[in-house]
Amino acid sequence: MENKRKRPQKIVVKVGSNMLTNHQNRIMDSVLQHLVWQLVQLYEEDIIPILITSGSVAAGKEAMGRELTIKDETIRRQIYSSMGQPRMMRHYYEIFQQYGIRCGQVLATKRDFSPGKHRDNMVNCYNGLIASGIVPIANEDDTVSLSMSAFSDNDELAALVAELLEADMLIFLTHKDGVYNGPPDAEHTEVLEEVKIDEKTEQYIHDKNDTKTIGRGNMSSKLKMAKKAAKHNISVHIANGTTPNVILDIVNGKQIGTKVMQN
Ligand SMILES: Nc1ncnc2c1ncn2[C@@H]1O[C@H](COP(=O)(O)OP(=O)(O)O)[C@@H](O)[C@H]1O
Ligand SMILES: N[C@@H](CCC(=O)OP(=O)(O)O)C(=O)O
Repeated sequence: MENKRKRPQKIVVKVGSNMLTNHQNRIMDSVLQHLVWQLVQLYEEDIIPILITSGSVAAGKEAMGRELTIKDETIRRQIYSSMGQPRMMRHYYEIFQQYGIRCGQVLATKRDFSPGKHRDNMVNCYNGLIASGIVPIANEDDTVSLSMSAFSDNDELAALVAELLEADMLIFLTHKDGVYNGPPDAEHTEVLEEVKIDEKTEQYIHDKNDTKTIGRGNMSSKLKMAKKAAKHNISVHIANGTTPNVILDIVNGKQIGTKVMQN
């Protein structure tokens, strides 16, 4: 049965800040190492991986510690992401380099996805990188995005990139095992294997009680964007990015996490 599945050709993988950081909000190199190793396995099998990564604000906070005296929250985020983005890229660049594979950075604001020349320009950039064998690594350009040009979060960016590039698969990796049918840490709640795009999922989501808020998105936005992408015939999955081999297992058709699908 599994052998008859068409293997995806182009996969967008989105990783959230919470799976990249530990309880002290420090970026975990071991998580990045395993993530990149899996992307390299795909690459070696002629599957094109595109990585959407959060973590710049967390990496900037890690570097600045308590030193930052500026009080304005928006400017603080700009400073953190400005410092943290190159730190994240240095990690990724060095890990990909260990395998002799090149990666390149694509920072975007929502304006880059507006129909017309902005969108065409973005498509050209991704296609140029892919044609040159360079793995695209994207994040929002948090240093310059304003409310009207900002994505709701990187879950939205990931869905837009998957649609833009007509990806076959979109995998949201987070620090929970998938979408639970109640508060994820409560007793007796379980991961839903499937969620249909017309299913009312608000009942399951308990974002308000969540105390770990290093990122910007949450499960509501992840599900909203997952459903949006699934409508475009993209195979969409939400799973735990710290589970060993999670990306490869999903690609190989193993039941893991939550699959978001058309009705
Ligand atoms: N029903 C649910 N199933 C899974 N996660 C849920 C649910 N309700 C709320 N959540 C919360 O959604 C969050 C999803 O992670 P999120 O903050 O989006 O992380 P990131 O975008 O950094 O991966 C988790 O912290 C989890 O506690
Ligand atoms: N662009 C920001 C992350 C924004 C965001 O959506 O965060 P997350 O919910 O962790 O995916 C950063 O790099 O820190």
